[in-house]
This record gives sequence, structure tokens and C-alpha cells, in this order.
Amino acid sequence: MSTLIETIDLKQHYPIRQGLLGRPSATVRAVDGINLRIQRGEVLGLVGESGSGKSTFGRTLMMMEQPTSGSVLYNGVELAGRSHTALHPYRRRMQMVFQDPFSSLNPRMTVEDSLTMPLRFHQPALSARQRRDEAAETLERVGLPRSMISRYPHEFSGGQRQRIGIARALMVKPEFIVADEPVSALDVSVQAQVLNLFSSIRETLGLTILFVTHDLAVVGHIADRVAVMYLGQVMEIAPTRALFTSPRHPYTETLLSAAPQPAVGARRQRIAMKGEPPSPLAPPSGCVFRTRCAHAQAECAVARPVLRPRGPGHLSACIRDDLSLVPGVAEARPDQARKRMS
Ligand SMILES: Nc1ncnc2c1ncn2[C@@H]1O[C@H](COP(=O)(O)OP(=O)(O)OP(=O)(O)O)[C@@H](O)[C@H]1O
Repeated sequence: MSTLIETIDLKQHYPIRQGLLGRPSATVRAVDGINLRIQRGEVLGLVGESGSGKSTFGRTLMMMEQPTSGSVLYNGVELAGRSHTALHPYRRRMQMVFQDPFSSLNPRMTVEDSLTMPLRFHQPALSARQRRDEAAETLERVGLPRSMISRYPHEFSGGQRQRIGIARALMVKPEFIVADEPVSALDVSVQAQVLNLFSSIRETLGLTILFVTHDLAVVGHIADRVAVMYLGQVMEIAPTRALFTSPRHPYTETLLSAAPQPAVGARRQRIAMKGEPPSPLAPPSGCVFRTRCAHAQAECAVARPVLRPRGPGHLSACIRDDLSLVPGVAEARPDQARKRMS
């Protein structure tokens, strides 16, 4: 598999100002140095608690916002810093599916108008008839009858609206889709149907998908690989099975203990964890997870751990393995054990 998208030390920081014209008094480090490769044709799951920066990462990848620093390479081409016009050819290739299909569909527009709108922009040479045919075909592709093309969003159920949201993204024949919590607002039974739709369009259209979700069960169902995010950073990335069966980062272990079944509907709950994450305005020094980590050592406050290989395609950013400070081994090293942090 070849790399479709690569980020290099990608950062998205938001300055916080006192008043409209005030000087920035603090900075939200929403995305704080992400190095990630998304392979052509894969579904990469991106999981983490609320506020970990998943959506910001997705928006920045799509160049909906210019990054504060770092690179976004699409097929090896740098997108960061490109003008609006220079990004135009890439906008068609990258599409987004949002959590709430209702708010992303204009209630006063028919399905036909919503679906054909992107074509007017990206393929202005198509006739009205051709656009309508494309829309009808795409509706069928997402499991809705052509006859529904003249209806309005309020006439559809939540699951059907999400299918329309997916159809709209497919209209311009993208290569890459960022799906941001696309099933979180749906009932469990409907979730499974929409996930199956994602799997089938990925298969038939050869799409590459970044699937953003807080729900490990969902990601276990759909993703080939999973990246785990915490406070703007990737803590661990691995093939899905390896992540579920042998997580290497303490944060991933905690998330999995709260949601052990990688099956849709097995346990439908938000990720639960002790305490609140620290503010991205003032992340801890060293490892950002150390203040909530049961295995934290004094060393963890010193330097930010980098992602290191822990198995085939498996990377984790924890010094525990490097220092052999796993429980039991730490007991054999009383100097280290004394330094254990609460
Ligand atoms: N435009 C912005 N200005 C300032 N801060 C922002 C902005 N967008 C996001 N943030 C902050 O960045 C951090 C990451 O937010 P983000 O929405 O990316 O997280 P998330 O993991 O997607 O969470 P959720 O699932 O709740 O959306 C949060 O602290 C959020 O408040």
C-alpha cells in the first residue's frame, strides 16, 4: 500500500485573546505535533476523549484551516501554505461527512439540490440532466431509492439523512473522506447499517477514510488501523486487532478497559476515565498523559516520548517499554520504584 496522506509534526494552535483586539494571553494546543501516514485504501480510525483534538486534526488535514505549522502531504504534494485557488484541485479529492446530517443539510433544499450543488462548483460543464442522473445514481449507491430525490431533509429518518450526507460527499468522486463521528447521533441498530455502508463504499470505490470517533466499539468494527489521540498528540497507532489484543500505551489500556468489546452495539458508551484531562491550554510537561497514568515515573515529566515501534505496524509513545518499568520489573529497581508518581 502506498501513502496517500502524510502529516509531519502537524500543529494547530489557537491563540486565546482577551477581548476582540487584545493580545493573545494563552494558546490552545488542539493538535500538537502529529506524524501520521494514511495509506491508500485503508480506513484509519482516530479515537480519543472529547477535546483530544480529533476533529481539529480532521479539519486541518482537509485544509479547512491552515495549520499553525507542520506539513500535510497529499500524494507527496505539500498542501500547507497553499492559497485557496491552489487548493482547489485537492478540495474535490477530499470530502467530509459530519456527525449531524440534519444540520449539515439545508432544510429548504431538496435532496437533488443538496447533492448536485457540489457538481455545479467542481464540474460546471455537466448539464442539469447529467447532474440529476449522477445524484439519482449516488442515492442508489447509498441504499436509498431514486424516487426520494425530490424530498426534503425533514422527510427522512436520522439514518437516511446520514446516507444523504455520505451521498453528497461521494458526488464529486473523492479519493479521501474524513468521517467525523458519523454514527454517534444514530441508534445502535442504525449505526451498524451506516457502518456497513462505509465498508461497502470503501470496498467498491477504493476510498481512503479517516474515521473519527470517541467510540472504540465503532472503530473496532470499521478500521484497519487505529490511532489513539490524547491532548493533541498520538499516543499509539496499530493494526486494529493488535491494538485491541495487545495495547502498549497505558492510555489505550485504560480506554479498552472501559469498552472491552470491539463489536458494534456490544457496549455503547462514551469513553469513561478517572478525572478530567488537563487543559490543552497548559498541557503537562514530558508525557501529556502522565498526570492520569497509573505507571507514571519521574522520567515521564522530563521529555515527550516519541512514537517507537513495538510490533509490526505498531507504534507507541511511552517510555515504559524502553525503561522496562512495567509493574514487577519496577519492583526490582527500588530507585525507580521510589520515584513512582501517584
Ligand atoms: N476554533 C477554535 N478556537 C479555540 N479552541 C478550539 C477551536 N477549535 C477547537 N478548539 C479546542 O481544541 C481542543 C480540541 O478540540 P476538538 O473539537 O478538535 O476535539 P475532539 O477530540 O474532536 O472533541 P469532540 O469529540 O468533543 O469534538 C478543545 O480544547 C477545543 O476546545
